[in-house]
Amino acid sequence: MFTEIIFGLVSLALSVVIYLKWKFSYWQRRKVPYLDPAIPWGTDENPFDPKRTFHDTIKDNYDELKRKGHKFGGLYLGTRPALLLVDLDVTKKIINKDFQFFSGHGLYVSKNRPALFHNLFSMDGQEWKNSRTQLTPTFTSGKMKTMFPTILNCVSPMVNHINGLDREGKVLNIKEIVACYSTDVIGSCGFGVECNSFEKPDAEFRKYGKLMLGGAPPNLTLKMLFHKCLMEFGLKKHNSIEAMMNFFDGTFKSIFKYRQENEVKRNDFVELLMEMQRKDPSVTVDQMAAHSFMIFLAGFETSATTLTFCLFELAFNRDIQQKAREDIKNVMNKHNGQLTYDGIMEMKYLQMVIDETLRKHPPGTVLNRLCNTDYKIEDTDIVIEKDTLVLVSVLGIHRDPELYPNPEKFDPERFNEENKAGRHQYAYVPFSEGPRLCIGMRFAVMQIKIALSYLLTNFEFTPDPSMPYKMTYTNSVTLGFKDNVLLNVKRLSE
Ligand code: HEM
Repeated sequence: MFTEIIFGLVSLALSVVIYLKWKFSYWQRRKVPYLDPAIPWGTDENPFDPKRTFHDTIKDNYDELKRKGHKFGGLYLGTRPALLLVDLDVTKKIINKDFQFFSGHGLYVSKNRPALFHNLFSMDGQEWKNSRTQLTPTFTSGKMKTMFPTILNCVSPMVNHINGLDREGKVLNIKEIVACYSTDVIGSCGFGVECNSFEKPDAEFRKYGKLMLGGAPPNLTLKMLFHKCLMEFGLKKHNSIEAMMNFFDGTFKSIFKYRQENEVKRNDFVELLMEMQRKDPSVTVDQMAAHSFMIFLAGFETSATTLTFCLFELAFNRDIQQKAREDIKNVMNKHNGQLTYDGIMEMKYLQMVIDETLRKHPPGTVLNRLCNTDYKIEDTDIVIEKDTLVLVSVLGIHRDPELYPNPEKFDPERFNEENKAGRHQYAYVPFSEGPRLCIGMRFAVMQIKIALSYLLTNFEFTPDPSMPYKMTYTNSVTLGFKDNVLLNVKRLSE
């Protein structure tokens, strides 16, 4: 009996090893260049003891494939094969020209999940196309312009708050301050709610924003997103996510009802979504609530971290900070001392500063696509099989020394017209490219420029001596610094 148990266990262990070896030979069998996997995590880090963040791992994978001269290469996220693209022409083809074969993000959403999960980001195929077509007119520059005054109303509380801290001689935790601003903006523009995050830091919008900023590690998240059973299991364990969904669903629906009954109009996304429904009555309130939740999900953290990274870099690069301040002042002088929508569009140097921030610290470090039909890569014999995950390392591209010499240096001049013209279009993809390009790009840039215009004309920022220039990133879904960003602030005279 004992011998039989031992024999059974050994056979089981052997079968597992043989199975894993077979699984991990996928790319070799397909004659695709690959990075060596380790059993059982593949090319991924051990999720229980990660030595690097997910962002850095994929960037290092990009660097290694490029060093070896490959245009793409096979990885294993756990046991799941994924193809990482390196060559920018191949990337362009997959993200844009041959988009019809790679239209989905490859996210799994169970039909039993709340309607809020079924949003633009998770949709694929015709469903995505219909929603994207419906939503696109909501994000035009004309529509963004109508929201400009709504965002302006969110800036004064931030400036007043910093003024108060300056008087008390306190060091600013800029991450927290811009997160409050970003919450106020997304609450006001996405849901028509005045959040007053500086006065009420424990209000629900801020609470869920914090949940997002400290989000689940990407290893877990990616596995939850791409593996059906883990998605089902993972979400059951995340009651706070369900609670967040219920909160946003309820908030949107009560505002929608109030506005309909009282014929209230306001310059925000709720009004734009209602306008969309008036044009196309087949749009349901559930769909509108899902779109509005997606605006929070996709827009809150990305904008807050970009502002944090930007102020961090400007504090360490005072000459660039001063040049950006002058650009803002010059444009405002041309517009009678006022900050206007047309004015912020004219701030060319500020735009270069934001571009360089998003190059060095892109909030979305990896783009993901699911191949929906067997696809032959041009000029090769290699076929990407249906259901294969395809990845683009935005961080890898943006820190590639061949594309950006001395990539750790913060240098907005990389984005002057001449330098931009000399680079491949896909060498800069913080908002992605092609049909799935970030729909909120204009809104994000407007919100960031408004905040920087007020902050830089009112204050001068310097790094607190306790804070190093080389910061580590956190292992959350979007890129963010692990530690607080501590800045000293000096009020500038009028
Ligand atoms: C600095 C801020 C932001 C950055 C860096 C950013 C970046 C991105 C990236 C990389 C994607 C993925 C595109 C792809 O898969 O090809 C994306 C998608 C998306 N973003 Fe943004 N984003 C930002 C702000 C916003 C804001 C403010 C909103 C909403 C108001 C927004 C809404 C969306 C939506 C809805 C999608 C999904 C689009 C689709 O699948 O069709 N984003 N964003």
